[in-house]
Parts: sequence; C-alpha cells; structure tokens
Amino acid sequence: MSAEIIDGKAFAAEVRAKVAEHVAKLAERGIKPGLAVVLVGEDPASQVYVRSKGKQTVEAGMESFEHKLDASTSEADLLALVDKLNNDPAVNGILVQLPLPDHIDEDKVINAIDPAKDVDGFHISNVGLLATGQKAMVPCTPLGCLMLLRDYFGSLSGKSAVVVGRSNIVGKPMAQLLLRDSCTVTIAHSRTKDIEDVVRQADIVVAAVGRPEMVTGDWLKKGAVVIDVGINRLPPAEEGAKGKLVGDVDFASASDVAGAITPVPGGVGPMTIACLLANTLTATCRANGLEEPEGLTA
Ligand SMILES: Nc1nc(=O)c2c([nH]1)NC[C@@H]1CN(c3ccc(C(=O)N[C@@H](CCC(=O)O)C(=O)O)cc3)C=[N+]21
Repeated sequence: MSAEIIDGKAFAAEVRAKVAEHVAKLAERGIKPGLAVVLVGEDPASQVYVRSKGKQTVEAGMESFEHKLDASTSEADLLALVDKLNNDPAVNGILVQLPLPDHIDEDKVINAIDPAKDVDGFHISNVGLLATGQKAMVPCTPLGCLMLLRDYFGSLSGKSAVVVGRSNIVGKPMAQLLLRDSCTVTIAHSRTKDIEDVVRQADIVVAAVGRPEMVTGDWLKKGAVVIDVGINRLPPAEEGAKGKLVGDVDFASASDVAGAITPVPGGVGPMTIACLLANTLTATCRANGLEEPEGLTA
C-alpha cells in the first residue's frame, strides 16, 4: 500500500461549503436555488440516494422538491410532470433518477427536460455543447472526477488518460472533459483487445464499467492516478446482512502500484452529489444572468 488516498468525502464537503457560501449571497438578492428530484418506483438503493441528496440540498441553503411516483406511472404522466417543472420558476434544476422502468423511454424523458435546468447534463443539447467546447451543463460524476484530478495534478495537459467504460452518463462525458483539459484520451470497454496493456499506458485511469474489482494492480503503470467510479454491492456474507460496497477497481492490489487512488465508498460518490448542488447553483446563476461561481464548473 503506497498510494495516496484521494479523500473525495472531504473534498465534497469543501465543494458543498463553497456552494452554500454562494447560495447565501444569492439569498441577499432574494434568490433561492431549487432542485427537483423525480423518482419513479421503489428501488430501495435509489431511495437512500434521493434522501441524502435532499438533505444536502437543504443544508446548502437550497430548496428541495421531491417527486416520488409509482413504478406504474405512465410515460405521458412523467412527461407532464417534467413539463410542469420546466415551467416552474422556483425550480432551477431537474433530475430524473435513472434507470426508469422499462415501459418508459428514457431518452424521450431526458430530452424533454429544459436544457438550462438539466443538472445531470444528459440532454442531447448539453452533450453537444460539451463536445464542441461550449458552455454546457456537465454531468455530475465526470465533473466530480475532473475536480479531483485538477486538484491533484494542477494541470492535466499532456497526460495520457484511459477511461474504462463508454456510458453516456460517465465514460463519454469523462473522455470529453479530459480531452478539453488536453489529455491524450483512450476509451476502453468490454470489446477492447488486450485491455490490461491499454490501461497500463495511462497516467490517469478512470474506471466506470460497473464490474466489481475488475481493474487490478497488474493493469496499472507504477504511479498512475486511479479514479474509481464504480459503486457495486457484493452479495452479503450471511443472509440479512448488507453486502460490502466495492468499486470497479481492486483497491488492495491497485493501491500497491498506483500513485493515488479514490476509495469506495468515500471517493467519487460524495463528489457526484456535491456537483449536483454545484450544477443547480450554476443553473440558477445563468437563469438570473448572474456571474457563475468560480471553481464549481468545468
Ligand atoms: N439521473 C441520475 N443522476 C445520477 O447522478 C444518478 C442516477 N440518476 N441514478 C443513480 C446513480 C447513483 N448515484 C450515486 C451518487 C452518489 C452516491 C454516493 O454518495 N455514494 C456514497 C456511499 C453510498 C452508500 O454507502 O451506500 C459513497 O460512494 O461514498 C452513490 C450513488 C447517482 N446516480
């Protein structure tokens, strides 16, 4: 174990404090940012996540609106709610928790959100703005990873980065952000040939595949900086117990080789929520024609 542990939990608390400070300044102008979170269905893990988001939103001085809909909610009803939130001036940010039930077209719902309120940065127009280097709403998890990397390195320019995973939520936007910071970027995925050798070239490894402990120490270049986006719950050792939470990186072997690594839990997860609050603040500032907070956007 030689790697420095990157404390995402502590860094996220700093980000939230910066957000709260800026929100207090908006309050002097009579502006209170509002975040609406929409949850369809009863998934217990999602409910915990929604609860901690709501709590941290209020702690940052923002308004939290929670909409819990039945799993059988129709696509039309969900679209009607999105439309209502789009037109509600008290709502500056809208997050529709994914995944949605199978009978609902996820793309259709995401693209119905007003891009200016799309604090997840999943709307096609935000995806396009990010890809062309224009002012966008940037997805929370990649933004959080970028903040951690910028803090660690200062400049990312010229670094070789491998993103493992090609999802629209993490892998693709992460690659865009790293490219924008002048990294040489490779996206590796399940069909990549000799993936270990590809990952071993990287100064920066971002693992976002959703496979527990897939990236092991022997995949890494000595001193590589490893950002573990995975949040996987292993089957519990005994019935009724809670399974252990692990990342996409095998922490034990990776931390012998890496220069620095984020833990799970306490790494990228808390940064995701902090960036959701930061994005809600950014959206509020833009909606009011006010200056944006420094250091909280990409
Ligand atoms: N539209 C949408 N946007 C999302 O951002 C989104 C989503 N849907 N669906 C679900 C996933 C999951 N997600 C997490 C964020 C933080 C933690 C987090 O803070 N985890 C803690 C610990 C959690 C625990 O102990 O269970 C940690 O890693 O330290 C977890 C999971 C955001 N998601």
